[in-house]
Amino acid sequence: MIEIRYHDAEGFFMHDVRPVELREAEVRMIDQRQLPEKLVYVDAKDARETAEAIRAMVVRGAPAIALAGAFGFYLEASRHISESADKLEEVLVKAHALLLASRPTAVNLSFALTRMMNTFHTLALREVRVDEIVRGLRAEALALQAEDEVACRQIGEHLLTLYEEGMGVLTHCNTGGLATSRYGTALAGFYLAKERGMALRVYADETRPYLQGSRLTAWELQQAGVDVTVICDNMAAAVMAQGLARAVVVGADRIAANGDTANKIGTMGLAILARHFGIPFYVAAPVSTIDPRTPTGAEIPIETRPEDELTVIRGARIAPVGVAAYNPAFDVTPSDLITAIITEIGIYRAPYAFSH
Ligand SMILES: CSC[C@@H](O)[C@@H](O)C(=O)COP(=O)(O)O
Repeated sequence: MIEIRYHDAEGFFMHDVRPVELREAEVRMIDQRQLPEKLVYVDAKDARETAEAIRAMVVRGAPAIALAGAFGFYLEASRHISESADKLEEVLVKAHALLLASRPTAVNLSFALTRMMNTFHTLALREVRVDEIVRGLRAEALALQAEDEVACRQIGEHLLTLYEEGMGVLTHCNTGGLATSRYGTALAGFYLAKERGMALRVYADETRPYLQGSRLTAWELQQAGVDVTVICDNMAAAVMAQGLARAVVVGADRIAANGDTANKIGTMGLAILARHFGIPFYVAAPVSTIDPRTPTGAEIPIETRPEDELTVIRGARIAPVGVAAYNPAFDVTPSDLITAIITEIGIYRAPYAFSH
């Protein structure tokens, strides 16, 4: 079942990839592990199944993980609708911990779960009935989704002010509709450019080891008719040296108070290259990715993923059995290498100092 549309009623381009949807009794996720070969869905009916889907990369990308987490939290509540508010609280504290532990680096998950927990406490304090609390949690989860969509579009609007007709832009990992509620963050600018008839050339890093660039970004952009060219990660320097890419734009999983930014492994190398070649390096992310409680990048927890994500590709072993492999999922780009941080509320430039 293909649920992706590219044109609205007037025939204008429209981006409509929806990776996470809340249905009546389950959260339905595009199984991103299967793309681009197959577009199939995975359903999770409670917090445990949702946490497992996040951990296993069925759904990935900071804002999409956050939405799945909020939906899983609500589903857990809905399964305890006939319990007391005290019992529900006990259940939700556990669900919160389980979901939060599924992936540690993206702060958006913590942001969304805090919003859900606060909603529970606000309603419980008012002594409203448990079924009303559960309804309130559903509404809050859907509000998070709607807010993310608006934020992504706004990020796209701001990104457009940084691009020129015909420009080549290099991107890393996947920061598109698949990673958010819609449009994406770093990719939103490309979709809006397409919508407005502005030609941009996108260079998509394949993004080893998990290939989010070649599998997901290339798929999304190609489906949408955006001019996209896949390159290996180790071609980025050549693409910049040849003047093919005149800017780099990436997403973020957590931005510390001083602007240091955790994003997909390989991002820092691109920032260093961009500085060398004198081209701008942009980070695009919603405000919910900024974590003022983390002072610098040194305090950002970096997830280490299983070794076989590095040593096995699509079932084929590409390294000797038993060889050691190191697989950190993210790196931290020092803020002084970041030309600008583009959020839904505007563009920030160095020196960065984010506070509550
Ligand atoms: C809008 S997505 C921003 C980031 O989450 C993205 O750049 C990224 O690093 C995703 O990593 P992933 O491991 O695929 O979840």
